[in-house]
Amino acid sequence: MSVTVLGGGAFGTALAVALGRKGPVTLWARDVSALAETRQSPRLPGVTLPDPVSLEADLETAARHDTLLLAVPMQQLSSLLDVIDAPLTGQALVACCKGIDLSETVGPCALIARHKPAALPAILTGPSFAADIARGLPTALTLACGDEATGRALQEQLSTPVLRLYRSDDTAGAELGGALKNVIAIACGVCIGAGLGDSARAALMTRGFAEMVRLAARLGAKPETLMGLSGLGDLTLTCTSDLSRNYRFGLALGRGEGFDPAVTVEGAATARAAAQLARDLDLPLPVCTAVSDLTQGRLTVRQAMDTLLSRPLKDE
Ligand SMILES: NC(=O)C1=CN([C@@H]2O[C@H](COP(=O)(O)OP(=O)(O)OC[C@H]3O[C@@H](n4cnc5c(N)ncnc54)[C@H](O)[C@@H]3O)[C@@H](O)[C@H]2O)C=CC1
Ligand SMILES: O=C(CO)COP(=O)(O)O
Repeated sequence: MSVTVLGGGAFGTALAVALGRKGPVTLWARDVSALAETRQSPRLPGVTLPDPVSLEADLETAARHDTLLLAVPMQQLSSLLDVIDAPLTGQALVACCKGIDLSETVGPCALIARHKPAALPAILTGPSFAADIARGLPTALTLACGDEATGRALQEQLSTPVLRLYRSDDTAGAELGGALKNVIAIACGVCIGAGLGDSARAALMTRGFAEMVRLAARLGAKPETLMGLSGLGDLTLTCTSDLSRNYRFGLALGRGEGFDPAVTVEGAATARAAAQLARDLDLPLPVCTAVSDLTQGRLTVRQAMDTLLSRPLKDE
């Protein structure tokens, strides 16, 4: 089975580096000529692609491999799928992005199923910074696929001695965990940036996690999936580390500082999608809704805090 990574940003490059340590892998990127010159991605400075990583400039050629890892930001996934002419029949399309598509209000696996119905959708997600994976530090992720045989084959193909994949058949749970933790990480960044303290952050993580489980269960996911790497695991990492772009974006918001708009911050769009789902499903998601309002400038940090604290008291 052969594998191609589509997307030469931080995560795509890191995955190519990790898989390239075990065997041949192809990497396609829009700006492949820049990558070919330096064998480094500007999104992951200091990391050089090993020799077994072949760069491919032609998307249709790159997309002929058995397994395609889709490592572009969530809001770009549908356009990437649409520019590939081939139907990708029977090929495994592994989403490596975290979010909910804003225009279709679905996660990556459902988006793949809609745009490439003859392919086999899967998702690779969980607590992992691209820089850690690229350095070969030990990492554990969830590989979720609705097709059992494909899921088992992908687990073998994409695991390495230091990248350990746990298999699941709950694609909805895995993708919602990865998507929603980014929203809660923004909230936690705001909390710390605004000087509201570690206790408030713990409250946001816990109540945010309750929202993640609530929404995932309503959308047909297994609640126990959210207890795993793709949910609680990634929530813990992203809400507590300065290496997270979502957390740093929140920190800047909380401090009233600007943030580089070129940096990928998946949680902002996901917060808007989650707030939309909260309205559509009549489901209380107060933290996600507050992050949606904050990031769109509809609430100040003070107002967001007051909104959350003035909700009626309730049972845990
Ligand atoms: N960076 C990290 O530590 C991790 C990132 N992820 C996820 O990986 C996904 C990608 O993020 P990063 O690689 O970190 O972002 P990035 O900002 O480093 O890179 C994004 C790349 O996608 C490319 N791109 C954008 N639109 C495209 C399109 N339509 N067609 C082809 N290429 C396109 C850009 O040129 C850029 O190279 C996100 O959903 C993120 O949540 C997941 C785990 C870890
Ligand atoms: O998803 C990640 C870690 O698992 C990366 O987080 P950020 O996108 O916030 O940097």
